[in-house]
Amino acid sequence: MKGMQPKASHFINGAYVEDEGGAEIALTYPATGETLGRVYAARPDMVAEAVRAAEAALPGWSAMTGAERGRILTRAAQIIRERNRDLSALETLDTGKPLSETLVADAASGADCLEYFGGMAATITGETVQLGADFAYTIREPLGVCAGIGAWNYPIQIACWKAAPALACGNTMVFKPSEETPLTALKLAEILLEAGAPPGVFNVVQGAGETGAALVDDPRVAKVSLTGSVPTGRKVYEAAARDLKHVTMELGGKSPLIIFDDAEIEDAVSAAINANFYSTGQICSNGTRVFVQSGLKDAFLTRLAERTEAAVIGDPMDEATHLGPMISEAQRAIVLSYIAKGLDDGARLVTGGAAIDGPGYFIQPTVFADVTDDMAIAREEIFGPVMSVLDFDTEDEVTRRANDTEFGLAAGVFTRDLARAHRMVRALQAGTCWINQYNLTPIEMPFGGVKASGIGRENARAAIEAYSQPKSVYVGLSAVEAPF
Ligand SMILES: NC(=O)C1=CN([C@@H]2O[C@H](COP(=O)(O)OP(=O)(O)OC[C@H]3O[C@@H](n4cnc5c(N)ncnc54)[C@H](O)[C@@H]3O)[C@@H](O)[C@H]2O)C=CC1
Repeated sequence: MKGMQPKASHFINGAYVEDEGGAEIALTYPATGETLGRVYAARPDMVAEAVRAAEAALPGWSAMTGAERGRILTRAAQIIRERNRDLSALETLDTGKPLSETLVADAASGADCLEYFGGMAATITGETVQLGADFAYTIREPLGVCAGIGAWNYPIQIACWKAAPALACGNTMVFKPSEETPLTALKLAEILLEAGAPPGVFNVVQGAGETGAALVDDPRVAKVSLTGSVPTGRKVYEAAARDLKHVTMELGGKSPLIIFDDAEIEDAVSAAINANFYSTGQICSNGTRVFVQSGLKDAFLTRLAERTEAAVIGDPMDEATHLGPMISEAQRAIVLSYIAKGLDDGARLVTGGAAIDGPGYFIQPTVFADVTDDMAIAREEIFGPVMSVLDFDTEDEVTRRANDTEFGLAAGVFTRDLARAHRMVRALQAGTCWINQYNLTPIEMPFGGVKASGIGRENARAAIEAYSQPKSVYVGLSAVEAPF
C-alpha cells in the first residue's frame, strides 16, 4: 500500500518543512495495522515559526477585498472537487473510513464549505446606524491569527470548516490536525496555496496535545477553534481564557434519537443506522441513545437487527464496503470495554458485540436493547458503533430523560405528528435538532452544541460572527456639547 508518506511533516509559510527532532508519529492504516510512513511532532520553535508566518501574512491577507479572498477560496473548492477521488483515498488510508463515505462526506463537504464562505466573503460588511443628525457605522474586522485544532474522525472536513470562514473574514490560521490523521490538512495547505492564498495564510503543524497546547498558549494567537472531546475542550478553554482569547468549542455528545409509535419505521431504522454506524460510529453528533416508544419497540428491533447484520464490513477501499475499522487499536479497546460494561449492567445484546478477527481494528456494529438511563453505555460518549435502545411511554417522560445529560450537541425526533415534533425540539437541550432525519449537516445550517458539548457555532452565517468582530465608529456631525 502506497501513498501515505507526505513530503514533510509541516507546512509553514507556503512550503513543506521537516524537523526530525520532534517525536515520531507513525502513520498506520487502520484496516491492516501496517505502518506506512511517519511524521514528526512540531517542537515549540516550529509552532512559534508557524505562528510567525501566519502573523506576517495577516496584513496583506486582511487588506484584500472580500471578493478577492472569496475567489481564492472558491478556486480551492474547485481543485478539491477535481481531486476528490485522490483526497478521499488518502482520507481512507488515514482514517480507515470506507471510500464509499469519504468520496461523498469528507473532501466534498470541505469543498462545499470553501465554496459557501468563498461566495459569502464579499458580503461580510458592517452596518450604518442613523443617530439623529449623527450616525455610527461598524467595520467587521478579522480577529488575527487563529488556531485550529482537529479531531481524527473528519480530518479534511474539520480543517475546511475552520479555515474557510476564518480566511473569508481576513484571518490567517495555524491548523493542527489530530496526531492520528495528519495527512489531508497538508493537502488543503497545498491546495490553498495553489489557488492563490499567499504563503503563511494557512499553515499546518503536526503533533499531539503538547503541540496543541503550545499553539493555544502562543500570545500572538487571537482565537482557538477546537474539535475534540469534552475533557480536551475544558483544558483548551482554560488555557485560552488566560489571555482572553476567542474560542469555538465543538465537543462530544451523547445525543438522543427519539422514535414515536407513529414514525415511518423504515426511515426511523435508517436514521438509527446513520446515527450510530456511519464512520464506524465515530461521529460527535451521533444519536447513541435511541429512545423507542413501547408500541414500536419489537418491530423496530427486528428490522434494525436484520439491516445491521446485512452491513458489509471489510476493505475500506472497496466501494461496496459500508463499515471500516476503528481509528486505532486503543479506540477499539475502549469500545470493547463499554460493550463489556453494557453486558455487566444487564443490557440485552441484540446483535454484534465483538471485535472481528484478523488484521486491522474492526469491530461488529452493536445494538443493545433494554438499556436504562443509569448504565454507562447510556451516559458516556463511546465514540464507536454501539447503539443503546431505551424504551419510553410518554412525550414528557422522554423529553426529561433525553435532557438528563451533561451533553447537548444534537437530538432527533421521528414522528408523523409535526406539531409534536416542533414542540419537542423546543424542549430539547441541543444545538442541532433533526425532525424525521438524522446527522445531515449542510454548510448552510449552523452546527455546534449547548451545555458541555460546546461553545459557538460552525458553518452558516453564524461562523462569520465567530471569526470577526465589529469595530464601532461614531461620527459626530453636530456641535459638541459639554457641561461647562
Ligand atoms: N462537536 C464536533 O463537531 C465534533 C466533536 N468531536 C469529538 O472529538 C472527540 C474525538 O476526537 P479525538 O481526536 O479523540 O479528541 P481529543 O480531545 O483527544 O483530541 C482533539 C484534538 O485536541 C488535541 N489536544 C489534545 N490535548 C490538547 C491540549 N491540552 N491542548 C491543545 N490541544 C490538545 C489533540 O491532539 C487533537 O488534535 C470525541 O469526543 C468527539 O465527540 C469529533 C468530531 C466533531
